[in-house]
Amino acid sequence: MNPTVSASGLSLHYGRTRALDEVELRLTPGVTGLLGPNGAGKTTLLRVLATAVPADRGSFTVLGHDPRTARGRQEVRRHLGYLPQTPGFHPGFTAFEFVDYVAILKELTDRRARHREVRRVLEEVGLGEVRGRRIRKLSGGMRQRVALAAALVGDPGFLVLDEPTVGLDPEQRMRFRELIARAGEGRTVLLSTHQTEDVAMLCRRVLVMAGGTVRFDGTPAELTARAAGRVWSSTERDPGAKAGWRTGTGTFRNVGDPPAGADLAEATLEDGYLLVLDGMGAGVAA
Ligand SMILES: Nc1ncnc2c1ncn2[C@@H]1O[C@H](COP(=O)(O)OP(=O)(O)OP(=O)(O)O)[C@@H](O)[C@H]1O
Repeated sequence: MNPTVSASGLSLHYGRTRALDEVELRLTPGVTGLLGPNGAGKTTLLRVLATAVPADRGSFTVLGHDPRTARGRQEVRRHLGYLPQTPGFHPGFTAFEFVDYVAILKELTDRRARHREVRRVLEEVGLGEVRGRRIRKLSGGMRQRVALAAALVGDPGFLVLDEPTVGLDPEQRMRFRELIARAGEGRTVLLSTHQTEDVAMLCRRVLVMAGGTVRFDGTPAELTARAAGRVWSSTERDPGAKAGWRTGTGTFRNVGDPPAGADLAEATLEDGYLLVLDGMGAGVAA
C-alpha cells in the first residue's frame, strides 16, 4: 500500500535544541499513536507535518504532495485536518460559526455546500443539537469535539491530533476515543498522546519518540511484548528494578530484569513503553 505520509530525514532545531533529528516515517490508513516523554518532539513533528512550521532539513509528502513549494503546500493543506494542542477558539463564536470559519479557511467557497458540510461534521461528533450555542458555554469535552469537527471539515485524508484527550473526564475520553476510531476508518490519523490506554484501545500502530527521533515503530502488541517476562510483583520495592511503584493493593509492581523466582505479572503496553525509553538511556521515572 502506498503510504499517505512519507517523511525522510526530517530535522528541526530551535537554537541549540534538536527538536527533530532525522525522522523517518511512513503512515498508512488507520490510527497511529505517537507516544513520548515531555520534550520528545511529538508536537514539533505534528506541526511540521501540518505545515505550521517548516523543517530545517529533510522532506515529506502527503498523498504525494510536497509542501516545499507553495502549490504543494496548498495541496497538503487541502488534504489535512489538524487539531492542535491548544485550539484557538474565539469563545464568542457558536460551534457552527467556528467550524464554518475553519471551512472558509479551507476554501469551501460554495456557501450552501459549506453549511451542509459544517452541519455534517457537527452531527458526526454528536454536537448537532448544540451547534447554535456559544463555545464559551460548552463543556471542555464539547469544545474538544468542536475542534475535532473543525479538523474533519472537508473530509481530509490525513488527520493530525495533538493530545486531544488531555483534560477530559473518563466518560468524555471514551466518547472521544470512539470518534477517533471512526475517523480512522479509511483515513490516516496520527494521534499524539500521553495516555497509553488511548494507544492500547485505538491504535493499529504505535511510534515512540524520544530526543527528536523515532525509537520504536510497531504494533501495540509488539510494544507490550517488549515487557513480556520483565514485570513482577513484590512486597517490598525492588532496588534492582528499572521502575517500580506501589499499587493500590499495597504490593509493588516492578519493571526491568526480574530476579530468579520473581512473581511475574502480565505486561501492559505502558510497561513496554517504559522499557523502550529505558533502553535508550533516558531512564524511567520510579
Ligand atoms: N517554539 C519553540 N522554541 C524553542 N524551543 C522549542 C519550541 N517548541 C519546542 N521547543 C523545544 O523542542 C523540544 C521538543 O518539544 P515538543 O513540544 O515538540 O515536545 P513534545 O514531545 O510535544 O512534548 P510534550 O509532551 O511536553 O508536549 C523541547 O526541548 C522543547 O523545549
